[in-house]
Amino acid sequence: MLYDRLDLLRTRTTKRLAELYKQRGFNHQAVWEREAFVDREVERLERLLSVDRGLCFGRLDTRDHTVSHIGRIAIADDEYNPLLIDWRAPAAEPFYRATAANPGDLARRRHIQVRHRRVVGVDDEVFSPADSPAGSAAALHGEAALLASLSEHRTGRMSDIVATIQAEQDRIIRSPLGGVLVVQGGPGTGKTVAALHRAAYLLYTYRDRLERSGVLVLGPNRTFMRYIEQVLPSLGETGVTLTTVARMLPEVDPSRPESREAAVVKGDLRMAPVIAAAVRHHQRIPRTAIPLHVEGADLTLEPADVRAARARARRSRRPHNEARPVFTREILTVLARQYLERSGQVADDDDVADARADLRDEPDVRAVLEELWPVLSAPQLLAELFSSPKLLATTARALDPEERAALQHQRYASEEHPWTEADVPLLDEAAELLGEPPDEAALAQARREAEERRAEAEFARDLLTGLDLGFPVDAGQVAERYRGTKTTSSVGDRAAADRTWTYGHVIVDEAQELSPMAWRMVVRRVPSKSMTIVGDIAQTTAAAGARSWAAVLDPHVEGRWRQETLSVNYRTPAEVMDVAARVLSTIDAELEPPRSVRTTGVRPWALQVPSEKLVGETATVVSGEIDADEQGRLAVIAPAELAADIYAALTETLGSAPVAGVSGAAAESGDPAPKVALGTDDPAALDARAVVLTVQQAKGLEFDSVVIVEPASIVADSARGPTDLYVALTRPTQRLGLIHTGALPESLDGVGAPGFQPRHR
Ligand SMILES: Nc1ncnc2c1ncn2[C@@H]1O[C@H](COP(=O)(O)OP(=O)(O)OP(=O)(O)O)[C@@H](O)[C@H]1O
Repeated sequence: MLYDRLDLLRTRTTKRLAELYKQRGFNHQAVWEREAFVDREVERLERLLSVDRGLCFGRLDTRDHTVSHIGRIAIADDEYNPLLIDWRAPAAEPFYRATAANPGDLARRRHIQVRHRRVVGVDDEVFSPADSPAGSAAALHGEAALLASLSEHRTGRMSDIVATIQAEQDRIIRSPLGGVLVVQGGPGTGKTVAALHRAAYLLYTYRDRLERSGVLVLGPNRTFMRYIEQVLPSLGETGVTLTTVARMLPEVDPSRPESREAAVVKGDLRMAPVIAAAVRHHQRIPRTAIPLHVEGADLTLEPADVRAARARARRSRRPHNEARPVFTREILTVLARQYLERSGQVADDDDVADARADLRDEPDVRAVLEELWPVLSAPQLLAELFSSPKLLATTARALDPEERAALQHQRYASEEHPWTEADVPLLDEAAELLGEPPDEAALAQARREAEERRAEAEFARDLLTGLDLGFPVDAGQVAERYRGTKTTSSVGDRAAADRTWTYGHVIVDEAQELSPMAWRMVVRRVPSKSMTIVGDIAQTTAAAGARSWAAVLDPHVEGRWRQETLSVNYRTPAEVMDVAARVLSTIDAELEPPRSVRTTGVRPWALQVPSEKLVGETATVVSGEIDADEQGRLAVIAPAELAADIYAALTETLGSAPVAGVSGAAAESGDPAPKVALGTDDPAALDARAVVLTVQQAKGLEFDSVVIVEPASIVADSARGPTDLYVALTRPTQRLGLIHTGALPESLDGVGAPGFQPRHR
């Protein structure tokens, strides 16, 4: 019945849209109104089209025999009686929160499993007032549905968990919008997935406040963003901007590699005053008077005049480029007065203004102004700073000589990809202090408008293709008709293209990896300081990353952040987590590993091989693992220097031909998945049967099976000792193997040889 209603609503919405497109607006107001209707209907249609899978997944029966159904969206009949309650509505809360100890007025909670619009399973929890109050407060909700979903093969893309959200996750998802919420939790505790559901919840509950400003989700790398990108659309939310910290500047492609030392210095808060000093360095006072010969008159610019002009410009508190007109005007006034005096005129304000305008165009005057207060761009400022030891020595006194040396590059200006990821927050810091160059502001506006026009046309084209209206409508004309009224490109698109955009809420995933300078950049994007910060201090692998949440947040919101902790590991089975827990205790003996919700009966194994056979044996083992599990996805996590060789050997052993029958995005698109991929730049990284990754690349991802090569080298190469190994060990959902040549790290002693674990799940 619910699906019939869904289909009917889709048909009605499509028809209404078709009608709206046929209408012609006869004045601006009418066009605007129609566009607003179109926007609303398109959004509604997108939502109705995205919720087919698992439309309804829950039912609540109260003691007074009221029945309600919980699902992905709200659906009502023609008399507005609710048929389905949106999972985010307050009325749906008991579905996630009720416990045997605290059932409220619930008599029964039912989890419903649906496949292809058919109910394939139900799982009931009956609550009676006699339930023990201490009973099962920490028990799992909808255990059967939860365990079924956790044991499924990974598809290479994260799925939503709307049907099986657990109480501790629900508390995070529904936490109020304001302030900074930190979600600390071990690997696999659902931090990422809870944060994404929180984004959907906030957009639903605070739509008025968030619709215009938007929500930003930041993750560690582009592959990770691809891994999670389907979750919000599957919850009917498409207006969220997903990006990485490294890609926050629309025009910067930070693909240059970086030394660990340089990344640490660039991420340090001491860089903020260095950049401020570099900007101030370009607001110069001449040592001696500057003589100028202008239109037959000899003029002199005294250092004191320049100092006064600079003080005035600085007092304006505008960024450097935007304060330049103040400086210029002051200097030109000094010169104009001199000029009029020298030519014996008694000058009034109008004469001074005229003379100023004339002098502004004099090449010599322009050259002096450019010398004393040049228009600067952030890339220019940073390139100069990093390539001039002298400038670094004057601006970066707080850094020691080794740190300054780490910053220096000579080749910036000539390179196609001059920037590293750690440069991005510095470029942003510089851009903030410099402001828009006056004439570039107009250029930037023109660029934005051109981008909006392109997005409008694309949007209209997509819309018309999707609607199949049955009559010819030209996408360009649709876009043109709406132009000038309001843009049809989404808030997310516009926000992503604009460095100065500020968001209503920002979610930062793998937040422990951000450097202090990156935090400055992120916090600037959210003046309301409404943020959800998700991470695990025990998983910090970046050298410049966080050692405590207080250290990260106190500089920005001291004493004004709250923390929730997730304690249950949904990803990693107990057999694997036992091994990972031993490594965790070497990071910090005080740290508690998260509790796994399931066991698989499959023990992790370790295989020692001679060095010369390492690559070949890895290929053989991986090929065996893949054969054992026809549907599974596997990751080989290896030290960076071995990755390419392992990939080559695997390609040879497995063949590079694509394979059919793999689930996931590649299969859905009809394209067979490739067998092997290398690294996260490989477009097949998420779809291949096996992918070879470094620990950095594997962050936040998960695989059915993981083979770790040379764990001891992973520890030795890591900026944070055993942390990288801990991250690698916690990626599998089913099986874990270790291949090594020398001794294993002590914490892994006792992991048995392969051969005694079942090959099939
Ligand atoms: N309530 C739940 N129901 C079903 N699956 C869940 C639930 N919570 C988490 N999961 C699954 O557990 C896995 C781990 O979740 P997620 O990636 O969000 O963890 P994480 O805490 O971000 O891990 P890491 O710190 O290792 O990146 C995912 O496959 C997720 O879908």
